[in-house]
Amino acid sequence: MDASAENVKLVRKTKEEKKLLRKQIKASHTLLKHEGINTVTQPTQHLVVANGGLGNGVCREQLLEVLAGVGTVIYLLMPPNKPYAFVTYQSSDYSQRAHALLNGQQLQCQGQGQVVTLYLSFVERVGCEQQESAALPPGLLVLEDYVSQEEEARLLQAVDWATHDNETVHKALKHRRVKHYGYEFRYDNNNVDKDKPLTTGIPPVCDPVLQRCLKDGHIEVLPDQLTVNQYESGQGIPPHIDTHSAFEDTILSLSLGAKTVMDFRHPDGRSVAVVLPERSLLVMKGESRFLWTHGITPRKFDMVPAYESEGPVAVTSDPSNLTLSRRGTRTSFTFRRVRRAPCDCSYPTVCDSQCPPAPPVPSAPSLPQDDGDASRLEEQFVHQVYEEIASHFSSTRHSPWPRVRDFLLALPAGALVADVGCGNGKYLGINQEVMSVGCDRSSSLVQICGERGLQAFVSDALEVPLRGDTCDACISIAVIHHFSTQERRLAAVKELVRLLKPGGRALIYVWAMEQEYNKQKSKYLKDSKDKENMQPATDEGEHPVKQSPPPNSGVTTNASTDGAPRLSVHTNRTAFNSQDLLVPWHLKGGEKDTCKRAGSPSADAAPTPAGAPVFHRYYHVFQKGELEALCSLVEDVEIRTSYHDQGNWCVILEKLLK
Ligand SMILES: O=C(O)CCC(=O)C(=O)O
Ligand SMILES: [Fe+2]
Ligand SMILES: [Zn+2]
Repeated sequence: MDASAENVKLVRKTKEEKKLLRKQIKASHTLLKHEGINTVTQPTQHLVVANGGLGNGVCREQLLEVLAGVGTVIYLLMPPNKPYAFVTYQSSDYSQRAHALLNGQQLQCQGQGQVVTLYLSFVERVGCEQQESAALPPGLLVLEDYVSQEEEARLLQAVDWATHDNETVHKALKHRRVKHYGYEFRYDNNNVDKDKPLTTGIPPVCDPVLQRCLKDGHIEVLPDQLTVNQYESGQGIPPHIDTHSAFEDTILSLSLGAKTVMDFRHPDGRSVAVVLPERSLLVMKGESRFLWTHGITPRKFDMVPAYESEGPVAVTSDPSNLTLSRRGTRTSFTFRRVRRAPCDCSYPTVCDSQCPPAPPVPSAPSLPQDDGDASRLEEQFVHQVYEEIASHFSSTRHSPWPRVRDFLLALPAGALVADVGCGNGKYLGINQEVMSVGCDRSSSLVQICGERGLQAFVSDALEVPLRGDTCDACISIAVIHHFSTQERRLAAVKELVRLLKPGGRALIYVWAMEQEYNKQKSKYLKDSKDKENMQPATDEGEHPVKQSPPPNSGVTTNASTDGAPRLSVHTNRTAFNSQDLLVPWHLKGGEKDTCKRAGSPSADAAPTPAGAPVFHRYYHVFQKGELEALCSLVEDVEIRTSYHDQGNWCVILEKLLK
């Protein structure tokens, strides 16, 4: 090799090293900014592994294998849902070796299938904020090994999936197979026909376990209804409260075939994930049965304790004991007793006996099954609605959000800014020193911008007719939550990033599932007298509507004519109990009756009992961490900061220099 070739090689290597170093420094800045984790240059025994967290879909076993390959690991901490892990090596020789060899190493995540790049930095100590230990919801019990393996096999064998009914229900529920005994649970009205018992009662093979429940005092009378649900890996059940008026207090559920994680959520936003081991019995009584929703998130991996622990099984935040576990096929046997008299529980806000349910919502859509469905749903339940409500909507949207304003004001003079989904243009004139251009899907809103002398054009956020790599900044305020599939939400983020110049920044706001955060209720939840509702895209600017949380539902979705679960209609100013929903927009006036909810789910503006037309907009409200996880799937971009602002999740992305 001649001298010049050697030189080229040297230069190239240095370049790569420099790039790696730059990325590693960026990763440690991000850790400091987001998580308050201080990295140090002086070698220690401890390393923080950016991108090697459970939140990136990395499994404990997988990461451990890589880390242990270079030296003896004493401790591996994987904080829940975080994009990093901490490792302590037996000596700093090992940790230095890991630092030298593993920085920039790629890992194919088992959890989400994507590839992550690990960046390691030294830290003085390991640790993370321990969340309060997750107590189970009051009234909830998980009893391990409640049935033997032989009993489990007998129970599973007794379900004859081949014959009879439920083809429609099966197809419709899509997320799982169901079979009912004793009484059919109807997903269209979330209730049972109490006068029409099925010819097949609870199979006798269940007798021994039910007798055991009686003897152990979990129930006082035998159940008369059984629902068998079968979930393949990746399937789930939406969060719901079993209809109070349909069933008595105690609900029993056996987990057979595989374990799962069930999520419980209190209306105030607290949530607890509970592991239901194979052959365990779940007992829901009292508060946990009446007030908390329960549901199973459709996914293929769950975050679970890595090592057997004593007793149940709330997925706590013990980061030395968390990993991902692949789901198998789980069959649950849920036993309930049909109620003969109205429910008189002490949770009237969620009790359909004490607070009558919403009127039927015949034209509510189902969650989309494919991209065509999704764009039709958005056309009817987003685009058409904004066209119709544009003028009223605009009259409720005048105050800029302080942190959005700050973002815009911090831009240098002459910067080019695109506001994708600009609505009535309230952010277009904030910074007079920059060149702002807006676009929106609604021509009525774009027209309003024009009338105000603002630059805007009609465009879909998935395909903005601007050249890529041109904008110094983009904003997307309360837009991406209107896309009805993960693929489309991802495409919307990618489109923003495409517009940015390298080094340019995008600010994204989406509505949060968590309307109560750090013990503070969002403005949306508070009964605000403000002229403008602070949530950027929500309802009731001038007509605050105070309503009780929605009456319970067997499943928070109703069923459409083909049986597919319908999206539920949200009750304004209450906590969300589902991520995909329709949010009513009252064109004029508001409802006073604390038990009444909005009537029509579609854009055809049926009047409410109070006479005001109601439109329904589709929303996907984001859970904590979801926006960051979405953005982490986009290439060439880094999350600069993320935060919760008045019931919204927010990120600032920066496009990387090439
Ligand atoms: O699968 C389970 O354990 C719960 C099923 C359930 O919640 C229901 O059918 O209402
Ligand atoms: Fe249930
Ligand atoms: Zn009740």
